Amino acid sequence: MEHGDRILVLDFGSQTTQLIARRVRELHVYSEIKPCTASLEEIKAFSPKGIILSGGPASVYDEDAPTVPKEVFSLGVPVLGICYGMQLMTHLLGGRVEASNKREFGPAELKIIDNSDLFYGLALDRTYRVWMSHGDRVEKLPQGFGAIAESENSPYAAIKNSEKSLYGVQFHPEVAHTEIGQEVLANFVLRICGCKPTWTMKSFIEKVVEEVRQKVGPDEKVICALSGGIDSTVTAVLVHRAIGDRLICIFVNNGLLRKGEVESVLNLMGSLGLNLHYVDASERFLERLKGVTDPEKKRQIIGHTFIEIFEEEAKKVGQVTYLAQGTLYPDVIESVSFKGPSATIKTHHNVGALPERMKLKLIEPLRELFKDEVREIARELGLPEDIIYRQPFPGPGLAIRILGEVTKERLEILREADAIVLEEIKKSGWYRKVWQSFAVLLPIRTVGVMGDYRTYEHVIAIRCVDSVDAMTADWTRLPYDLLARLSNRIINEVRGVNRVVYDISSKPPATIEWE
Ligand SMILES: Nc1ncnc2c1ncn2[C@@H]1O[C@H](COP(=O)(O)OP(=O)(O)OP(=O)(O)O)[C@@H](O)[C@H]1O
Ligand SMILES: O=c1[nH]c(=O)c2[nH+]cn([C@@H]3O[C@H](COP(=O)(O)O)[C@@H](O)[C@H]3O)c2[nH]1
Ligand SMILES: NC(=O)CC[C@H](N)C(=O)O
Ligand SMILES: [Mg+2]
Repeated sequence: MEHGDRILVLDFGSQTTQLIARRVRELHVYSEIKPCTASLEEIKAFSPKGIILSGGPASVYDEDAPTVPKEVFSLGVPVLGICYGMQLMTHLLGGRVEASNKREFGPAELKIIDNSDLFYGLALDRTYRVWMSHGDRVEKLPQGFGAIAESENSPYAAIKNSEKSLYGVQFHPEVAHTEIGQEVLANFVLRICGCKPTWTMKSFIEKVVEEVRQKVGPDEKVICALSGGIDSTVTAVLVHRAIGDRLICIFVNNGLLRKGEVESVLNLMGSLGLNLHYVDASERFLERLKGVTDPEKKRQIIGHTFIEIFEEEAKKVGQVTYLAQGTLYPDVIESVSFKGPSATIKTHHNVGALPERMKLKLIEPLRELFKDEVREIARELGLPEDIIYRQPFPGPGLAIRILGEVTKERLEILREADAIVLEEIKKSGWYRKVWQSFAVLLPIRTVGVMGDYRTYEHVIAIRCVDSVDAMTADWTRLPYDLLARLSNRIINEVRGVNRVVYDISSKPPATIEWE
């Protein structure tokens, strides 16, 4: 299928690589990230109209500093190096990069010297605030290069070789703190690379549907694990558009869902016309979780049981070749980065373990996207608001919000408390403003006094956070009145709870979930 103009981002492990691709897509030009270890063939096969080299933690003069084939600079497509990317371009093309004692972290004032292309439309008689994060700097330019901007500590804050269309910026145009960031990227992508801004969510949907149609043979079936969350639902709807009822969705009741969730998911999915298999495996999950208190153990048990069920269901379906998954970009960041996976903080229950054992091929149409982009697709697909604005809910469900052993009694307490939190958060208009809002049941009891009696009962913690991608988060400053109402209702209405606390930890150092 014909694809529009696209930009390739090569990743050197920067914290903000993901944002580069995203900002380019905001310019309506499709963009993907590949690790810097991608081969020249792979790079060419992508047929980019421009290449962006990301920043990264290494120094180009380090022994095994990540690099790219030098041919990248002579493919005849413009290249923009950002921070490490610019340093690497300098280094590979014969310039010099050194550790500097004038390091720049945070804001810096950029003075533009040449506004003919990369800085087109920007003024020469003032400075712009840009965001820097570097300890090395370019000391000598490669041949054919000139400076096009400077900052106090970087005489070569931006450079170019216009003959070869090679550009470098020491600052980070992709971050929001760089006031001219989007202008610089637009100049590179639209003006210098000449990309036509034709990419939209609508064209993305068409492309995915077409690709799935081509990929899946006329007699082949696809299964999709469907949670009712936005990621798997959008995936299912896209695949369903392509192959209709040859897509079989499997929704598992693991006994760890929220109050009324089974009914509401079945209703919603029914309205979408999906071919849905509902599996009630709650007893099996709860049986296996008996006596288990270790968070990682819980996750493993749940993950394995999910796999087992999908295997059983796939067998029933018969000839299945593909598994469709709602993997998003933040889910793959670790494996995309050239450095390989980082430390395991917690094992997100992972249906990704499925294909290896079941020998299924994967369909992951959303793997380059962020949650808010997926919400835009959902809107474009005309999905109900209940799905579009649904807060994320983890696969292991309430099990990782019950600290200590998961029992039916404790599930019941948490379900009731959680339902009150959701109801009040929705009523007060906060549901869509926050990333997640939920209740956690703590493994302790505290003393209270209710109607002159001593009580010794459970504690509920309320967790409510703001985030854009769940990588970092801050606790939401909910109004005191709302917190008061939550506390009051939970203590009065949920049997067995006599105390409510509000979690005021950010991520990092805490995480969003408690286990
Ligand atoms: N109860 C379930 N039944 C079937 N599949 C599930 C269930 N819970 C989770 N999954 C699978 O695990 C994947 C990961 O769950 P995750 O919660 O990250 O994504 P999601 O539910 O699609 O979206 P959201 O992040 O909005 O909740 C889901 O996309 C789905 O494929
Ligand atoms: O599908 C999932 N399976 C999991 O095992 C899992 N653990 C955490 N989460 C969700 O991921 C985001 C980040 O959570 P943490 O800050 O607790 O790691 C938050 O949005 C969490 O709700 C999960 N989602
Ligand atoms: N953010 C970056 O790309 C940093 C590049 C390099 N490590 C430096 O310190 O200058
Ligand atoms: Mg979910």
